[in-house]
Amino acid sequence: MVNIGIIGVGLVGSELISQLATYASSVPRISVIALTNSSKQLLSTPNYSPLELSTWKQTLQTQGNTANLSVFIDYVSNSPTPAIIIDNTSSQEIASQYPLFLEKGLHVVTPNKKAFSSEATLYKEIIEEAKKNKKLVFNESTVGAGLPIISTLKDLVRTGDKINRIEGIFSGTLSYIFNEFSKSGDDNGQKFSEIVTVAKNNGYTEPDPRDDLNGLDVARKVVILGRIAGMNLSLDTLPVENIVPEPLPKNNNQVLRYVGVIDPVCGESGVKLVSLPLSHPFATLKGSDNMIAFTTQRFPNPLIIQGAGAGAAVTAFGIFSDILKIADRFEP
Ligand SMILES: NC(=O)C1=CN([C@@H]2O[C@H](COP(=O)(O)OP(=O)(O)OC[C@H]3O[C@@H](n4cnc5c(N)ncnc54)[C@H](OP(=O)(O)O)[C@@H]3O)[C@@H](O)[C@H]2O)C=CC1
Ligand SMILES: N[C@@H](CC=O)C(=O)O
Ligand code: NA
Repeated sequence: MVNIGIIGVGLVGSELISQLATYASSVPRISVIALTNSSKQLLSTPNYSPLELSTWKQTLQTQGNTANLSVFIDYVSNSPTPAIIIDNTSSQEIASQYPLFLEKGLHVVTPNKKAFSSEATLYKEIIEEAKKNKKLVFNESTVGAGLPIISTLKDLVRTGDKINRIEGIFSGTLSYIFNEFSKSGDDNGQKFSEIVTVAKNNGYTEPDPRDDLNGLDVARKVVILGRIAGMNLSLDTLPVENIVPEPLPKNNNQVLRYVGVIDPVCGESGVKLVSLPLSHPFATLKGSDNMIAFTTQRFPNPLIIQGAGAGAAVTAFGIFSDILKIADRFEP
């Protein structure tokens, strides 16, 4: 049995709980024993019994105590069976505590990009603490939501492939916006602000959508992948182009796409707005789809992964599958 403590029960966290509740019978070895948002927390009683997931919202509201992260972490880390902290926030403060969580014997699963894309010292500390304490950290949903981007890259690197270039459409929000904007022709169609509102309502955007629109979210994903590929990328120095250049390039046979590039060979990593012919694979994307192409020594014709790269259901799927990867290690 693996016990789980969930920090963050917003859009993604609620969907994760709903998936865990729906598929609980097929994963009987996973128990949610604690959950918290920024104001209230719920620890199971009697100690380490499973929380009833079908009514968690009302229970948190009516029986939850004032949130206290150190009490929460102490409860989960004293679990008699292996325990995982799931960080479903976008908080830098929570991300900065992963080394402590690992030191306390917890495994970590998260869609929060902050720990893996901010200071290199935090990133290194997380890797070191995980190794030292023999604990696991999985963050598949930080890039391409549930699409198997991080696991694929780690497998390529661990098996000795040489990464020549990773190029992709990494933002579900911007993919949706560019698709809808070019569809409506932008003159008579929906306003930009209306399209952004739909992207937010569909659950594609960051808690603060400005992080999608200013390129920071894509830049974080480029840094995350670059570091896995062995590069020393940093948000402070990564070139990130504005999504709205002056003047906006217009050409009927071309579309605009916001492309992230990780380039260990020439060192030209960054985030760029490019105008592409309609025949280009990135130009064919629909909805909030991402497309990531890995060009390596073994895959001179790129290995390509495509599919929905944002939204609560696909993000929670990535978190759920990371949880199962840890739970599988403790199968009798
Ligand atoms: N939407 C998507 O498609 C994808 C999202 N992600 C990532 O998933 C994460 C969650 O996003 P989303 O669900 O939209 O965010 P929400 O804003 O909907 O939810 C965030 C949750 O975290 C809680 N929270 C925030 N700070 C703290 C804190 N210090 N202590 C305890 N709880 C806290 C919030 O509590 P309260 O409500 O009380 O403030 C809320 O419950 C983000 O990191 C995002 O980048 C990753 C891939 C795809
Ligand atoms: N806001 C992000 C969500 C996934 O990381 C996006 O639009 O891609
Ligand atoms: Na992913």
